[in-house]
Amino acid sequence: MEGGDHLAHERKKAQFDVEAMKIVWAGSRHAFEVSDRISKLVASDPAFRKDNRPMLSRKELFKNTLRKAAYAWKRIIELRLSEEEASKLRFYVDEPAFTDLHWGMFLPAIKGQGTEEQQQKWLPLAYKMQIIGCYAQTELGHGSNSSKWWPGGLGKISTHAVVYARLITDGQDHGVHGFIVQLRSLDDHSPLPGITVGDIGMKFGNGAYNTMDNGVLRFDHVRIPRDQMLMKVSQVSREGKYSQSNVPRQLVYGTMVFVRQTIVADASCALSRAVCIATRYSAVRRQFGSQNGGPETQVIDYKTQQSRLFPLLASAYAFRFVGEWLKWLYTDVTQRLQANDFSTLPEAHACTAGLKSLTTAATADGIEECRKLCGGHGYLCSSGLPELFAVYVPACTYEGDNTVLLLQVARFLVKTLSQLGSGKQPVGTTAYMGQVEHLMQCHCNVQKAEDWLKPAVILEAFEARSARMSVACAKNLSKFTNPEEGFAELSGDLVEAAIAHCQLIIVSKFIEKLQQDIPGKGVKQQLGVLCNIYALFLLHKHQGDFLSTGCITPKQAYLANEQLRALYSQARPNAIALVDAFNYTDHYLGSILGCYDGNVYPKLYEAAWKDPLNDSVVPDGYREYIWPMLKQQLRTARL
Ligand SMILES: CCCCCCCCCCCCCCCCCCCCC/C=C/C(=O)SCCNC(=O)CCNC(=O)[C@H](O)C(C)(C)COP(=O)(O)OP(=O)(O)OC[C@H]1O[C@@H](n2cnc3c(N)ncnc32)[C@H](O)[C@@H]1OP(=O)(O)O
Ligand SMILES: Cc1cc2nc3c(=O)[nH]c(=O)nc-3n(C[C@H](O)[C@H](O)[C@H](O)COP(=O)(O)OP(=O)(O)OC[C@H]3O[C@@H](n4cnc5c(N)ncnc54)[C@H](O)[C@@H]3O)c2cc1C
Repeated sequence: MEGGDHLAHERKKAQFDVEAMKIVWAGSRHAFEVSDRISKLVASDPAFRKDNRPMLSRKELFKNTLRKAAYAWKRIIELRLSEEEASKLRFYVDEPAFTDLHWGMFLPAIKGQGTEEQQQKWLPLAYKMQIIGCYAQTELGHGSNSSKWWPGGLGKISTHAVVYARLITDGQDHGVHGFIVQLRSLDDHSPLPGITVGDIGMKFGNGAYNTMDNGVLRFDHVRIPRDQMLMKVSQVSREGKYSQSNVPRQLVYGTMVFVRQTIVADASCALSRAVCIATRYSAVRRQFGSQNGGPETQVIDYKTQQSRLFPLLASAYAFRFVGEWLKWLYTDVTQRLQANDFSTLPEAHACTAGLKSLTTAATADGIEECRKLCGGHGYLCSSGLPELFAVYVPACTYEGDNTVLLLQVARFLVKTLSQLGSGKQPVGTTAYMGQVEHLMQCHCNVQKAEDWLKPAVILEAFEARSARMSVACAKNLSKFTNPEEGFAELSGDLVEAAIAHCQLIIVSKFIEKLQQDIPGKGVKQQLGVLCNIYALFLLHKHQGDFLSTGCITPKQAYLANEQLRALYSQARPNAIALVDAFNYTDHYLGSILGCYDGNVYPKLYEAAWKDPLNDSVVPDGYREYIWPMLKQQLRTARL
């Protein structure tokens, strides 16, 4: 079959209104319209071509990124795009660049930690891109006193950085503070005196994150003007006297709360992209299973394929909704901070840290699983999956190593439990800890497989598992005379308790989403199926936790798995429509296997001939190396 829509028969199977689902995925009709318009704008502009990235040398790749960034900025100004539209443009350009750190970290750091006066001075320059900034926190070695190493945009482009360094006055160390530091001349871009700066070198994968100039930075007797210390949290007077405002010191880390929240939203994008590719290809691909000479089986109909693919599809939706909620939480905490209410900052920190950890880990693993789900073709760059994996996988490390972040969540949980004794009622995502006595002894009320479809049953099982794991950790910790020693010794268990808590948050936010009014024929039902797949897949995967804490019985675990299989069958006819609802253009997907029309094989065949290696029939190097070898063999054979 040539041309046409090879997936049309699949699209006809959908039992829900795909257009309505697109609105739910986007968040609102307005968000959908912006996203749809900007995605088409980018896809139709040859300046944003990206299929050649894996072939380019580092220098060509980097120069190309600079060209795209400058062109994108020009278009943003010409078209008078709003911030929302510009962010979408960046998203669909789909190429990490120094601009991410400028807009995503440098500007937010000044907004969050600068005084009014400092904001008035620096923000207009940064908004007009008259200065370009990065965020320099991480060190080559350890201790905020060696060389900065890793900051994106630092290596070759940034003129300024927010640098995190120890503040020492009168011989007293006041800990880490943020400083705005000019790095390069605004005239000829050369490093200022005392500053050594450069790129740290090639990173994992071709193309991928190598569009970014992650950098190294050293200072030698560099003087930073006093008023370039970010002074919202603490100040140094002209006389060198150190003082602190009436705000928590943790605000110094506020930029990370903001960025981690955006990373959670981004996880749903990266995972949904991989899932879209794998789902479409699984419907196109036929392999074995032919009966009576009929067509072979679509691989999407194999239960094993479904049990690997559909939980990822469900996770993409789950991460989307928890990301939406996290954005709300962040907005709420920001408004409170402005009114000097700091009470929800620890929860916002724990939620952003924990959810960043969980969603990036699942997404990185999920992209790799999607590659395997596409068989051999998934390994071709033209599948889009190798580059997506290479560009995504550092999300498990940047903005905080995922294990380090889970330990932050564990500290928060242990602290929450310890405060129960003093009568402090937990709120927000830890409110369930208030019912800890009930959760420690409740029994799951599942007798038949369908009982697992009740939201209250699922929630109670997840709450009980999380509470019991945290309480067990707290009890074990109390046996140590030195709490820090105990925390280190039990860190493995603490990480698992933190994971259980964060999974509960994602499940509960999906369930809350379903309690809202969701218009469109069949949309809510499909989301219900996905929500149950997500929850029961987690329960099945972590059944060891649920069983060992006595939250469910072996029989109930068996019934959960039985229900999960039934849910896969319900999702099957809707699978293609559920990925169509992401509304991704072929340009954004960047994948032959995932193209909308499913016309995979002719496109793969055509693409192969475009590889530079096929420019000539006899490759470069043949005459030099292979021909003499063949001649030699021939001579030896004749002897
Ligand atoms: C094409 C061009 C188009 C043009 C564009 C147009 C515009 C379009 C806009 C585009 C926008 C793009 C947006 C893109 C987004 C950005 C992309 C990001 C890319 C990724 C870049 C990566 C950056 C980085 O990695 S930066 C470095 C981050 N580093 C870390 O995360 C380190 C991890 N470690 C920690 O977090 C530690 O906790 C640390 C170092 C902060 C502190 O350690 P500590 O001193 O040992 O203290 P600790 O005991 O842990 O904690 C003490 C205390 O503080 C609390 N705490 C800790 N952290 C926080 C926090 N973040 N917030 C609040 N509170 C915090 C902790 O709980 C303790 O509290 P108590 O227990 O109560 O004392
Ligand atoms: C692509 C990329 C972009 C980046 N961009 C920036 C940027 O723009 N600005 C910036 O400042 N930084 C940036 N970083 C740095 C990033 O934030 C750090 O790499 C990250 O925070 C992890 O720190 P680390 O590299 O020191 O790892 P380490 O802390 O050395 O971690 C190594 C291992 O030790 C374990 N470990 C560490 N501490 C503990 C602990 N307390 N308990 C148990 N286990 C522990 C970790 O789990 C990990 O397995 C970037 C990194 C990457 C990969």
